[in-house]
Amino acid sequence: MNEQTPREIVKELDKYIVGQIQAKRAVAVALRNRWRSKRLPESMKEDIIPKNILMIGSTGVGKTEIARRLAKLVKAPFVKVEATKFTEVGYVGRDVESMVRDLAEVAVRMLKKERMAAVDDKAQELAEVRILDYFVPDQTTKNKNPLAQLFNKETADAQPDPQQEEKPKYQAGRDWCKKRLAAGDMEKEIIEIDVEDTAPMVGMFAGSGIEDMGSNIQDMLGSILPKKKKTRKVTVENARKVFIQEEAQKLIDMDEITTDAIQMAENSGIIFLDEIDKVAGRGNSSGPDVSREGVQRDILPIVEGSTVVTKYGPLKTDHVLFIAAGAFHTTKPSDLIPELQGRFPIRVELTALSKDDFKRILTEPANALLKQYAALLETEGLTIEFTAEAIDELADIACKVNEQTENIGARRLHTILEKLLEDLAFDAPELEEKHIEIDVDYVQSKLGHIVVDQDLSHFIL
Ligand SMILES: Nc1ncnc2c1ncn2[C@@H]1O[C@H](COP(=O)(O)OP(=O)(O)OP(=O)(O)O)[C@@H](O)[C@H]1O
Repeated sequence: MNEQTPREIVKELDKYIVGQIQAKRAVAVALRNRWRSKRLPESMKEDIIPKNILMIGSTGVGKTEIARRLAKLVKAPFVKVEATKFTEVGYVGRDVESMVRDLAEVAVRMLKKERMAAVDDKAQELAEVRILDYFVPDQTTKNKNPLAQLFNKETADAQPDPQQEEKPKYQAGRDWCKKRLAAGDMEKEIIEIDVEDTAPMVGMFAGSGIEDMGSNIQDMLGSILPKKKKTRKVTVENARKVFIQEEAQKLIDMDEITTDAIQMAENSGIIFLDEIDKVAGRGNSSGPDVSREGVQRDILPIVEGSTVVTKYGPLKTDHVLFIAAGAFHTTKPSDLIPELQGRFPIRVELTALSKDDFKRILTEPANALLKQYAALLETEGLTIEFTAEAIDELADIACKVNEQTENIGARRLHTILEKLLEDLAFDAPELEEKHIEIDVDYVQSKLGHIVVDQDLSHFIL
């Protein structure tokens, strides 16, 4: 369980997200509340309803980013789903539970990765032995049944094993091979290995229209049917990768992982429900409104706390943190059905981003956009540097284009930078110049004509 205080969490989030202090505080408190409720006596715990968050703000102002960063920070399994997905034809009334199954999937994958990393050293060692065995088989254990080995062990002290005499010869070969492998001299040599033959049934269920079914059945059958093997010729380098994977797989306990993962999803999982404003609406009218209310009614039990069957076992959603988000341009939170409103009592408004915010987003966060582009070009030996005036100009352009066309928030910075650096990205490998300063003139020369032409802006920026 995460021990960080709200203040510490906000401080961490500050490293990545500019402004939006209310939203950051809200998610930090929600997280801390889970920690607090765990410390209460059982009788009281039951009566405390976990409080979920509703984020209100236009597109591209950092709603998803805050939730995603939070999850990463506290190593919580995280899924993002669009509420509108469930209004599509044929979706109403079914499968809102898929978001919980996805959460289970993410949790299992996370834990598996973590546990595999923990046994990586051992797996590498074992993989190396398997490669060595391919070239110079270990003759001390080969072709002996365990009983014979046991017997030999007991009598070994009294009578020396006749094979002992031969040992040095092949052992010398093994040592030599080991050295060459360690030195990386054999990486390109071809060896034959057995690999699992996967994906025989994918086609069978394709186009069934029921997205999860095919893979579920395949998973089920996959664990019952024996795995087909086929022999492949690969380089030592690639064989090692396969062996490490296989050995790590043998070293971890998948049953334990699934049990722990379900528990982790239940206690710290975060589900981000985007575009909730698009399913707001009630009433008896026909058409989309009915399905909107339908979707809300489907979502409700999951948010209220229910048990969803996943392929890893039942998952209780009582303590999963739900963060709903939407722009609410044409609807209001009060257009949601009352039960759902009650489940999202924490409301935070995210502010529209100003020119100043854009400047900060470009430069301040860890791995800020300008740093990303500079690092990418640096791999070609090209360093770029933005003058303060150029950064100001870029932020200004982002604001203007957002006003003129559609306000897509900080996402505008991505499209603008992409256009700005388009030519440099193409030419970088051949450029004579190794350092380029990007000043206002450069920005103007690349973007000026597009910004003044609204039609062009619509298409290019
Ligand atoms: N306040 C911010 N600070 C830093 N980066 C931001 C901020 N707001 C947005 N961004 C960047 O803009 C991009 C889009 O942001 P995000 O995905 O959070 O949008 P959103 O508000 O969730 O919108 P939508 O509801 O359309 O998904 C991300 O790459 C994010 O890094």
